[in-house]
Amino acid sequence: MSDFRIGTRGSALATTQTGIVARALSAAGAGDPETLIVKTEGDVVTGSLAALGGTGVFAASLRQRVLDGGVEVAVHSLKDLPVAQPEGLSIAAIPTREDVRDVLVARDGHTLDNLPTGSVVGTGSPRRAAQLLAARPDLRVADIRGNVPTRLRRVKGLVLEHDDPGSVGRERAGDLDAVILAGAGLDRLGLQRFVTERIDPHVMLPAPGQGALAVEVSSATAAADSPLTRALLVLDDAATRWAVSAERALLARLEGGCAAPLGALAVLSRTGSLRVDAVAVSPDGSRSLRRHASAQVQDLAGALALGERLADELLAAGAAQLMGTNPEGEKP
Ligand SMILES: NCc1[nH]cc(CCC(=O)O)c1CC(=O)O
Repeated sequence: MSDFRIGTRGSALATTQTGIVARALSAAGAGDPETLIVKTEGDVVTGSLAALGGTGVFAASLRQRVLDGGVEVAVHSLKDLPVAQPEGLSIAAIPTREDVRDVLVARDGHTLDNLPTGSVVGTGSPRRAAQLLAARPDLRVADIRGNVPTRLRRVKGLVLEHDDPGSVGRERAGDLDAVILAGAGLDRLGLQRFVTERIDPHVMLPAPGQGALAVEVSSATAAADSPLTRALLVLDDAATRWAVSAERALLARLEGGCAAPLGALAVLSRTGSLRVDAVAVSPDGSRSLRRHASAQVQDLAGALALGERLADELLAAGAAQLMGTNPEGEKP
């Protein structure tokens, strides 16, 4: 008999992340986990679920299972969760964040500086595309989709040991010079050996919440005093929670979904000073606005306020127009 059930999406990254959290919760006294793979949204999403979804459509079915009691715990990549927290659910733990940086995986060991002119770099993220073109306007961007192994396989000459049965378009293997991915995902999957450069955040700011996991439970579970909730408290890292909360407060204020060309990174120093860096880029990378703000913060509210203040500075400088989103005007 297991002591708690933990739900995950079925991708390699999702099951790996869930395994990490399940083991950590056990080690912190939550007992034995049972892992349940929750089918993709297409299998279970109904009308009402769509309301949970939006940009978080991938998380929606997992969240539904927490709400209906099918699992006690769900593990998400924080950056994939919409900023609005659904009723009845609570992010009970945000474990210590890992590498926040985007990484380049390029053929022949290339880095951003020495990729040949005209090289084709794959990413599905407007944020990565815009910052890439800002740094290297001579490169070309290919819009790519799919899970991590599928995207890696697009790089010329790159050989993965195991085939990914769910992958699409194997005929397109090796058609790109490079791809950009989150370093944290590759690290967790044990695929670090393919990284040819960890891109400095001065060059490319990550997505709000990148590199952090969100461990979600129902509000009822969160309110109880149980071995599980005590373990969740152990797993939660306040410095990470404050940092990602500042980034997400900024994102919310700028009304940027995951599709906005917006990067943000907050870091809490040991002395309690929080520094937030953010960039809004025009989709073609030709214009960008970069700002930062720092403040001593005593609590989560202070972190949220700093993120909002920086968002207001960016908005005042024209960030919404630059990104092609305009909170006051028409939807893009
Ligand atoms: N959008 C997919 C996604 N969601 C979280 C990660 C990586 C792990 C993380 O950021 O914590 C990835 C893959 C990627 O961006 O390369």
